[in-house]
Order: sequence, then structure tokens, then C-alpha cells
Amino acid sequence: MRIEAVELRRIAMPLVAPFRTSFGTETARDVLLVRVVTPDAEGWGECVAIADPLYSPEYVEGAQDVLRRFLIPALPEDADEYRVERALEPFKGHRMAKAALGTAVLDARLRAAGESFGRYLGAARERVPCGVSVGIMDSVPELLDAVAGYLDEGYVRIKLKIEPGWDVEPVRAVRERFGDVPLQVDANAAYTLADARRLKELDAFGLLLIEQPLGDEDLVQHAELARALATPVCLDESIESAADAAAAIALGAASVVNVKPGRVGGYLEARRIHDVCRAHGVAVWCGGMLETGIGRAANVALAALPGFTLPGDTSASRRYYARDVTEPFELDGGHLEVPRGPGVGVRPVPERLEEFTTSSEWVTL
Ligand SMILES: O=C(O)CCC(=O)N[C@@H](C(=O)O)c1ccccc1
Repeated sequence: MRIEAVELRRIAMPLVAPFRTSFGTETARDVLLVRVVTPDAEGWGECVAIADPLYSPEYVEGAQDVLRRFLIPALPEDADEYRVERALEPFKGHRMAKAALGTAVLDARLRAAGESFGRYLGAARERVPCGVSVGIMDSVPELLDAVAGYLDEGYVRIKLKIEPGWDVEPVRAVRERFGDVPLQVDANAAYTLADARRLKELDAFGLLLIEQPLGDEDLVQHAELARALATPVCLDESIESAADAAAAIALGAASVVNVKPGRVGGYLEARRIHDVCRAHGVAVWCGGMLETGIGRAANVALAALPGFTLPGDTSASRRYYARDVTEPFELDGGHLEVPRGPGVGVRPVPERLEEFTTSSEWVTL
């Protein structure tokens, strides 16, 4: 497939409410969308890098730069998702930038072939159960109101962001108010092994998992913590490839993995992680990076693979955006439908794309 041009488009998407994690608070997303133009179809990919290098070393301005100067010029004459993956291998890191470009190429090829993302990836379901991620709040009553609202909307699993000083108390309050609702926590690497005793107090609440309690590099430390906890340890930031997943499993550092295609370089590697974990009986679920409908569509397709046995952070568009750049994903009985159309199955709505656009640059090949 010949790629004629690539558009790097930035859109500003205000969030319906501030989203606070242990590493900062998001009030709006500065999103980089990648559009690949070929003679037969256009493909879209969403870069999940946030504005600042606080979740990972990548950030949106850097992703756009590495795409413009290195990744797009390296695209092969006759491109498909595997050839693009190989062509980008020499460039170290920048997995989120690579994922956006590779996904746009795959989307274009699948649209031209009339094949959906779900069918291509190996989806086993037509709809996926949806969890929701709840940020750190100013007070427990405010948290309980937010959780009540999400449960009313039908979410089947609650994930609470935690950090030192906001952990046992909010978890206990949610348990006391909502009983045995499926519940997990995400620390975004906010703790150290010195906090093991505090984290062990969370064992009292029957959590599904505790996500990324320790540092991104701390596989050995996570293995030591996992031996001390009854709650399963799940890794997110630490897992950037199938090799990382295999190492984490071999070390006993994770018994659950959060798969985020953007973090791991794209949907091919995301599927490899799924396959490695499934071969070891390790559950995976699909994480989120506040994606717009473009990334959300592809994530929902991935979340339908057989090894995705836990509800993911594949929430409805309205969880984050009053107006999405695509037609909104709406929760139906706590589930989202896997898009059936060719490619990712959705497109930006032109007038909304224009409304949200802050910049556009074209790189011709
Ligand atoms: O539902 C979503 O898309 C967000 C899920 C979520 O909590 N994402 C977290 C995370 O650490 O996984 C995040 C938020 C903002 C930026 C990066 C990551």
C-alpha cells in the first residue's frame, strides 16, 4: 500500500471534569491524531501521549516531532502494519508515536480491504463489559457521589486512583457504601516497598487487583510486594512489550496486566502481550489514556479478544468528553459494542474535527 501523505493534527478536547492521578491533574487533552492517506483509503491513529512526560517519558509535542523528523520519513514504499513495525524498529522508544502511525496504516489497509479491526485482531465477542476509572477527589463524600453516578450509568467495575494519603480510607468508604461491587485501585507508581504494610491493609477489601503500586522499572520489587500481598498485582507502566510481560510473569511481578496499545507501540504488540499472558494463565484487561472515539474504537475491538477477561477502562465517551470528535460511544447495559465497520469503524465527524483542531501539518512522502 502506497502512502501518499500523513497529516499530524492536534485537537484540544476539554474534559467534563478534572481527572486527578498520583502524577497530576488533567483538565483537557491536547491530542495528536495521525491521518494516513493512501490511494484506496484514509486511516486514523490516536497518539495517547499526554502534554507532559509525567505518565511516561513521551509527551505530545515530542511525539509530533519524532513522527515528523524520523518515523514518517522511514515509512516503506509499500507499507503494511508489519513492514511499518519493522521500519520503525531502529528508532528507540517513542512507542506512543509509533503506535499512532502504525495504527493509522493498519486502519487504512483494513478500510480498503473492508475488514474490521475486531475481526482482524481476533475478537471473540461483539460487546465488551466496561469499567470506569475514578480520579483522586478532594473528599470521600465527593468520591462516593461520583462512584454512585457511575454505577447508576451501568459500569460493571470501579477503579480508584490512589496515592499515599488517599488509599485505605476511600477504598473502605466505597466498600461500606456499595458492598462487593467489583473494585480495583491504581497507584501509578506512587509507592515504594517501604509502604508494603500500608498496601497490605488493602487486602481487607477483596480488591480485584492493585495496579502499578511501585516504579515503572521495579519488576523485582513488585515481585517482592506480590509475595507479601493477597491482592493480585497488576502492571501498567512497567509493561512496554511482550518481552516485558514475559519477564514480569517469570519474576512473579504481575498476575494481571493492563494492556494499553499506545504504551506498547501498537495493536500488534498489544496482541502479542495478550498471547503471552494467555499462555501463562495471566488475565489482561484494556487500559485507557482518555482516548477520543478514534482510539476508543480500536481499544474496544482489542478488549473483545478472548484473554481480556477483566473489564477494562473502556468507558463511554461522556466519561471524559461532552462532545467526542467521533460519534460518541454510549454504554449499553454496562457494555460497549465492538465497531463492525471496516478499519476501526469510526471516523472523526468533519465539523467536530474542525471545531477542536488547534493545528494541522502535512508530511508528504
Ligand atoms: O478511562 C480512561 O481512558 C483513563 C483510564 C486511566 O485511569 N488512565 C490513567 C492511567 O494511569 O491508566 C491515565 C490518566 C491520564 C493520563 C495517563 C494515564
